[in-house]
Amino acid sequence: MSRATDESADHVPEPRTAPTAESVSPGEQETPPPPESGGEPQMRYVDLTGSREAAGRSIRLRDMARRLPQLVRRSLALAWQVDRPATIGLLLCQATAGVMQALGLVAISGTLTALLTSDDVYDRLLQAWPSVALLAGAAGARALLGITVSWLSSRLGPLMSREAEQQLLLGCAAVELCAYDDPEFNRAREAADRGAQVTGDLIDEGQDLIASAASFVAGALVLAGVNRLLLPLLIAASLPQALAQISAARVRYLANLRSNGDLRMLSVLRWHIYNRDAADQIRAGTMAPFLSGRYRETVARINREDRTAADKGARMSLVGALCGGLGSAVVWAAVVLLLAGGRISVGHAGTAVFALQMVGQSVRGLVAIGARAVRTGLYMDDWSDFLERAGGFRMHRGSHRPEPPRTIEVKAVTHRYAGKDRDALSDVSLTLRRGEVTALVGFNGSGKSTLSKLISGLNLPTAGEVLWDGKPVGEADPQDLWRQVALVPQDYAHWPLTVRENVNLGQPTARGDAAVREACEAAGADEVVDQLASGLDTLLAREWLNGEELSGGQWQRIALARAFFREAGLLVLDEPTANLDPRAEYRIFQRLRDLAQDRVVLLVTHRITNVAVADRIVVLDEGRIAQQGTYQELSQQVGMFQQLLSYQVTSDAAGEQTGART
Ligand SMILES: Nc1ncnc2c1ncn2[C@@H]1O[C@H](COP(=O)(O)OP(=O)(O)OP(=O)(O)O)[C@@H](O)[C@H]1O
Repeated sequence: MSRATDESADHVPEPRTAPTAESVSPGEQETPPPPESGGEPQMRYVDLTGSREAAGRSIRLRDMARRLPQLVRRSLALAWQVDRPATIGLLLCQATAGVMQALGLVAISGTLTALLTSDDVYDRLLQAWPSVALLAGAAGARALLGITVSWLSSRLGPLMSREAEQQLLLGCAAVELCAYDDPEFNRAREAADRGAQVTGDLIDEGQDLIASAASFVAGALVLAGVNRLLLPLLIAASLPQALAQISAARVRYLANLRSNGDLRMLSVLRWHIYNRDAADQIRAGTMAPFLSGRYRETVARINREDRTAADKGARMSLVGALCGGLGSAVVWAAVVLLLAGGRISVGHAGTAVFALQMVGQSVRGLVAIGARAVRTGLYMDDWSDFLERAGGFRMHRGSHRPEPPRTIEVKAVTHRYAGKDRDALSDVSLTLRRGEVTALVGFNGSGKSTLSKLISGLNLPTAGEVLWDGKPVGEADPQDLWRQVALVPQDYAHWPLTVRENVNLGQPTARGDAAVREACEAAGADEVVDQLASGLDTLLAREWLNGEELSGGQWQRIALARAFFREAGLLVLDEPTANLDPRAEYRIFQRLRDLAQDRVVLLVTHRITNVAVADRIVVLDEGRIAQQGTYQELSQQVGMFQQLLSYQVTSDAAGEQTGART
């Protein structure tokens, strides 16, 4: 019935999520190792923290014995959650299979006794046939039960993994945005992802454990009935081999742990080599030999670790097998001695042979599957810990339901990102009003995007307050607050969805497509939609059948249409026209005034000449407000705004001159 293999116990699933700059956090980067073979020092990732080390350490006999019953309970509880009838079916099948095993042994004893005790062949067969029938019946029933168990397990396993995955996705959506800047959160999230992947394995492992335990109990009962000495003798004889198996599993697991950084590196390299995003740059930059070379070096390091572990594990298994062989010889000798001394009959001796084999096999099975189940359980701990605490970043905000804001007040706000040694914003105060367009300008890294995220409640400030109509954003229900936010971030998502869903974000209004078309028109995306064969139904994902790809500027128009579609009280546009042609850009800035009539509008831009559209301009410099005022006022004041303006005017003029020459 056991389908688990020892090799698969050493498989450590890799993170499935696309490796991002956030997921490869600085805290997880080792100081560069010494250059290998005289080359450049390589970036290596390490992840030798927390539960994974614990996993390695806890693959020991005592911990296993303590954890196995918990794991079986846990696997059944999860199975119960996703499919009750299948779980009940599994338990019934396992219990019946155990009984069938015991009956089989009793039948063997009966058959042997009948065959060996009478002189007449006909008599022997007559006496033996009920036991033979029982033996055949029990074997047939066990085979059927085995098939049923595999069928039910294969039904439950994927259900459990998908359920775990869904819970994880919901858990991730419920954390504060700042969590993604925290190395520990990213580690916990990846570990939880691995936990979700292996959740389905637990049902197989749980079933294999129950099956081994049932064989053990059935065999032990029969063996104890034959002679009380045999069972303890067999367990003592199996112990060295079991210990060797556990040690070999631990060695392989720890080797895998040591390779974890390299495995993550492989997944990052694979992601970049396989995917379309960087495909043009890999070609134009002739990077293929460099990347595949790094891939090969990383694989070679993993192979070296694997080989060392395999050799060490094999040596341990060999010693274990030798000890096991000796132990078995002692047990067989005991059976022979008992038989020779007349303390057991020939029939009982025959039964003992079968029972000894069964118990020996089940002890080995319990240990091998146990080692794997303990490790699966530790991965699952990562998953359940993450769900419980969401890596320590679960949103705990208030329940206030904000209306579309009339004023948004930023009061003495300071913000510092996790792991940073300086503030991104320091002591910033300003007020935004409905009906006004406020523009944020400043050099790269001056804190514009950070401030816009605080104003829209995506992040909460480290110090100070952001008040929507006098109420701190932290006291609002986040979902209700964000329903009032329409945001075009710098890096907007290219959702692999239809145009319609890309605009309404899966939240259509009663006006249906009319509202989508209106938003597209306002953003200049109507021209894009008109060119698409299936209009709003077009799937914006080239790699999928019938999908279409858009240009950078076309995508930006769709992103703007998203924001215009949303009936929200705050519109935040972070570099909304970076990819637009001058005509499209002009149209957007023309529309801003209309949009501001019934909402608060915040515009972040480097197009200084365009901010004349704003009622007020806030100039940020190294996280502080350097200047505030109208375009008229600031362009006449000596200061940073004039500086920014002069660069823009100079570069525009230079552009024009270059154009004139060509
Ligand atoms: N998620 C983050 N984690 C850590 N630091 C961050 C994060 N986002 C921004 N920073 C830092 O905060 C500072 C302000 O960044 P911000 O993105 O707000 O600047 P910006 O003015 O919008 O820049 P740009 O004009 O380049 O878009 C920078 O020093 C940046 O490195």
